[in-house]
Amino acid sequence: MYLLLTVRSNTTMHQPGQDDAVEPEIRAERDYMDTCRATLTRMREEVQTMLATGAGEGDAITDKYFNHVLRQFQVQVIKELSDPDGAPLFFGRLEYPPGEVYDSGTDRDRATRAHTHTSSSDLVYVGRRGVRDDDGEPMVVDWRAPLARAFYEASYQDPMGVRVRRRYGFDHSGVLTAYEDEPLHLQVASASGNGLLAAEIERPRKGPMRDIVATIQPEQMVLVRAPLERTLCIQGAPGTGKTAVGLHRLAYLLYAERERLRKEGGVAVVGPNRSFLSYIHNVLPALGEVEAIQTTIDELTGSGITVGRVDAPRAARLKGDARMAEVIQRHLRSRIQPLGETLEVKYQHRTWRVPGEELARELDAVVSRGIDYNAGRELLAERLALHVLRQMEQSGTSAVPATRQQLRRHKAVSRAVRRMWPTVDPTRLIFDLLTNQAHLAHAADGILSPDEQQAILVQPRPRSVHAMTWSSHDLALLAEAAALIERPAKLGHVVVDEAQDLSPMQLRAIARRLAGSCTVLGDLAQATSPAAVQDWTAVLTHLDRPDGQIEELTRGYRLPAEVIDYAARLLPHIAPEIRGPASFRHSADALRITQTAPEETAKAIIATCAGALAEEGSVGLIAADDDIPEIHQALSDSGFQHTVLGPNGTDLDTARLTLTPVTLAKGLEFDTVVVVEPSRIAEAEDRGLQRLYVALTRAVSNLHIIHADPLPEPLAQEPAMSR
Ligand SMILES: Nc1ncnc2c1ncn2[C@@H]1O[C@H](COP(=O)(O)OP(=O)(O)OP(=O)(O)O)[C@@H](O)[C@H]1O
Repeated sequence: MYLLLTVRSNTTMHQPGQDDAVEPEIRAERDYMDTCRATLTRMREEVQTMLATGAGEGDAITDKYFNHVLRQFQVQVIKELSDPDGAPLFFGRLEYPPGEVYDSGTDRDRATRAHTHTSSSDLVYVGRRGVRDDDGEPMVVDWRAPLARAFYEASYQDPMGVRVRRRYGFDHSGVLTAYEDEPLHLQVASASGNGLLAAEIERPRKGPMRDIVATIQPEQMVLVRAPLERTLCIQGAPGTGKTAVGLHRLAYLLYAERERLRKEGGVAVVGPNRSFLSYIHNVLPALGEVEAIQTTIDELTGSGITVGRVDAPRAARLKGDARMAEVIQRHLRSRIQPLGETLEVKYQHRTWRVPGEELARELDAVVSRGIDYNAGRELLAERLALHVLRQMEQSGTSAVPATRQQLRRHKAVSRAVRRMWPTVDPTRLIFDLLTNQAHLAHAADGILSPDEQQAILVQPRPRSVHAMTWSSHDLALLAEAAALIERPAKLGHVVVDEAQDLSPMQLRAIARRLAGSCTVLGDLAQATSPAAVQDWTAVLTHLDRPDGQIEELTRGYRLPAEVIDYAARLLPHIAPEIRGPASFRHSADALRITQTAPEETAKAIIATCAGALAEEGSVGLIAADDDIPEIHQALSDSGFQHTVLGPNGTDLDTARLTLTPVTLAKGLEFDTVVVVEPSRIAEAEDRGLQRLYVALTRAVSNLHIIHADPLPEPLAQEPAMSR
């Protein structure tokens, strides 16, 4: 027996006077946790005091910049030293032979650091933050530090010098109640920490997603620690930890390359919608990282415009097609026109002339430079001014009457530039392209067929740009136009989640923002957008990162095997080349299917939700979007407190029961999931079976299906070969 699992899960033990029941080892570890927490608080308070009093700042005027940098640094340190809300300060420990990690030091040193430097071992505690004692010696090592590496990577085959790896278990309020030891030096294989991993995964959910630092698995850690230069594209079945890995990779990169990422414009996470971002928003702050921008793809492309319309599948496919980039480029170019007359610049009683052919030559020269539209405009003004200036210089007058700057601003030059190279607003440009048949035909000639042009033309034409309702794919066109006009700001690294749904045009919008690498996460079997690329190599090409590395995660952490097997019946119909994840958990009662009479459906939903709410954990009720109002009414009539998920994000902390329109279910998870009428989900859209696959793969513990209509065929049939 090589695993020692000691569980004391009674939270009342933490109360004063009742500690006697706690095993001495657990008590000692709790005491050490308290000491570390007190030290962290002291460290933070010291920096807060320095910041408040200006200690360390210089008085001289020349110290201004230094003081500013110092204050910024202090603010950053305070953030890093914040106490992760309710989360334990450490979650693991490595035990090495004495002297292996720390200098042997004096007897006094050993006495003051008695907990980590004992005569029989050196102990390294691993946690969410680094904590150091007054002498700068580590009390807890940040999970991203080199010293913490062995916690994730040491194995029986390669113990990396570690004698024993310890993992801790905690109760709901974060009190240390258990530990599990793996004696790696004995070189005997064992279940390697699966007890606490399973307990962590099955720990009932409440509110948003949590971090997984305590239990990141080796196949995930390799991806988390991939160097910044590497673009990763991670394909993985539902629940294999893609989102978790992407967010932890970002936290790791910020730790390892903070300054570089800051210089390159910061980092961002791009998700499919606000509900998803509400779900993941806590993970990075819990890891001490508050600098990442978290944005939806529509926010990234739409610069403040909200989506009010869903494109028909064909229009979505065409608008998402990379050919649209050329159409937009041509449409923008059509705004550039020769003046067709002579430019006359009157200056101090003389007139200087630039003939139409000369102007056309200048225009061609600027166009051929292929620079951003606005930069081209500036350059044209510059060249026209220079042209006039040369004439002045060659005219033989003793003093040239004007400078180039003055000529650039001259009324006649400005007017000519305005006519030849007018200012363009990207929103109006795309509005015009999508609503003016003649202009679309001109820009798309030879690129889109007349039939394709017809499919994207917005009819009837809205009265004005303000009356236009925009679709998500329109916003990607806006982003393309905006970037042609003026180069957008860059980002050092971007994590793109649920990337299987992005169109080529949306991927181009992300590519333009990338200064360096990115992390692309997704599952081709969950691609529901008609404009989705459906091939990771092509996704990387559109992202302009063709050398990105495609990786696959295959071990599923969310779903019990019984649920995976059931959902995987859809795979031959939606993504034959993809396998479901291999779950490491079984739960015989995880799947329940209830058939009702149509008039009994509401009653069945209420009864199922009541049963689920009687247990611990979150409950997600997922149905076709059109059915949500009716179910909402039924829940309200029965007095159920619940949250209805909306497109603009919802506070997932408020109610345990979340009524979820199926189009917003992607990326989410609940302890119990109730899916209502699978066939209505499957029939609601072209890729309805993919949507259903998403719905069926959200459950951590139980999946209940309620249906009156017949189940979609693949679900109704037993699979040819069950796994
Ligand atoms: N190493 C781990 N330790 C503990 N929990 C884990 C681990 N890996 C993943 N999980 C948990 O498994 C669940 C699924 O993870 P995640 O949402 O990242 O999966 P995903 O691959 O993005 O799924 P989907 O494709 O459905 O969006 C989450 O609750 C996550 O915290």
